[in-house]
Amino acid sequence: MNKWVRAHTNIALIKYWGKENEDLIIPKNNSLSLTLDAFYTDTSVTFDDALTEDELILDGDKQDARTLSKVQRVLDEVRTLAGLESKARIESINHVPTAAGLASSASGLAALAGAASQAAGLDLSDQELSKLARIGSGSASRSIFGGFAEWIKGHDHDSSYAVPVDDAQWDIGMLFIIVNDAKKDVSSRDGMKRTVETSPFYDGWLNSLDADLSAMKQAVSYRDIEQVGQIAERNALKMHATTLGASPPFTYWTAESMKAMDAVRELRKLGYTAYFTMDAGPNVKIICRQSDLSALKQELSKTFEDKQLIAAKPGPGLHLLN
Ligand SMILES: O=C(O)C[C@@](O)(CF)CCOP(=O)(O)OP(=O)(O)O
Repeated sequence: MNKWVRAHTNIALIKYWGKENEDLIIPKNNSLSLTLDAFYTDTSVTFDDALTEDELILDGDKQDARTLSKVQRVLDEVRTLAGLESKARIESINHVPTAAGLASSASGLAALAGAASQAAGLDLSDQELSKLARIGSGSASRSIFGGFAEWIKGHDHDSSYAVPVDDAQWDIGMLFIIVNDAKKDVSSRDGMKRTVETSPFYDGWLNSLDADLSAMKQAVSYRDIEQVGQIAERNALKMHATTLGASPPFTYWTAESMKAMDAVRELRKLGYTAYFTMDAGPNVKIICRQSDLSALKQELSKTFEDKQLIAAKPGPGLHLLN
């Protein structure tokens, strides 16, 4: 009976936005994230000689080949490491509020790395698990760890993996404002590729990252939530600015996103520590004190529906469920 593995999603405070190597998923820069408790994926894998192809059952529905390509990369690497030929059945359940429209590739590919290696009888270190998750999806490399994690960019497969930075057992939280816009987003993979290849703002973004990252690591070590928030918000704004210069230009921001960003600025005027970050979608994530989560939710419910507001606290790293 193969075991179920749980991995939680993470939100980058210093963004990964561009690859040095598309095939190995080696990034242009180091990134730093916070793993959260609210969103996670449970996955179980069975290698079975009777199967003629790999199959993924996600939330009860069999997935098509396109979704499978990220998964296939991880399974193939596990087969190589374990000397296996057989195909695998993957069962995966995403505990992400359906209305959220939140990409769960980070938790999904991290949970897959844990479940597939376990099913193949491999006993991988956290570093090996992080490398395995990375070839599925870059940000998944960070979900192996709880709390704050830094993805060291490296230069090849063996040198590009995440490391734990801080257990985040202090007064930090995140409040999601889910903006349900129908707009079809450019995937993070496609978005960063187009930006790296065509945006004149990309180099400016990249050149500012070393300073952002060292300032962020210092702020985390001092548990300085104001600094963590300020640095994260500025980093996110710079990242999103690069997309406007791409060819063709694009943005993940919608009118609802802007409304949410304005609401965060209003919270600051009320004296709260509240800063936003955004990823490859319209949702806005507020970095705040965990002790303010309910007060902020109450304040924001004057502008947004309750179901749009999801509170999250720091979450654990990859772990077995049974
Ligand atoms: O999470 C961050 O650092 C920032 C982003 O979320 C901003 F959108 C990018 C995540 O990219 P991912 O989905 O990991 O891409 P892949 O490696 O092409 O699969």
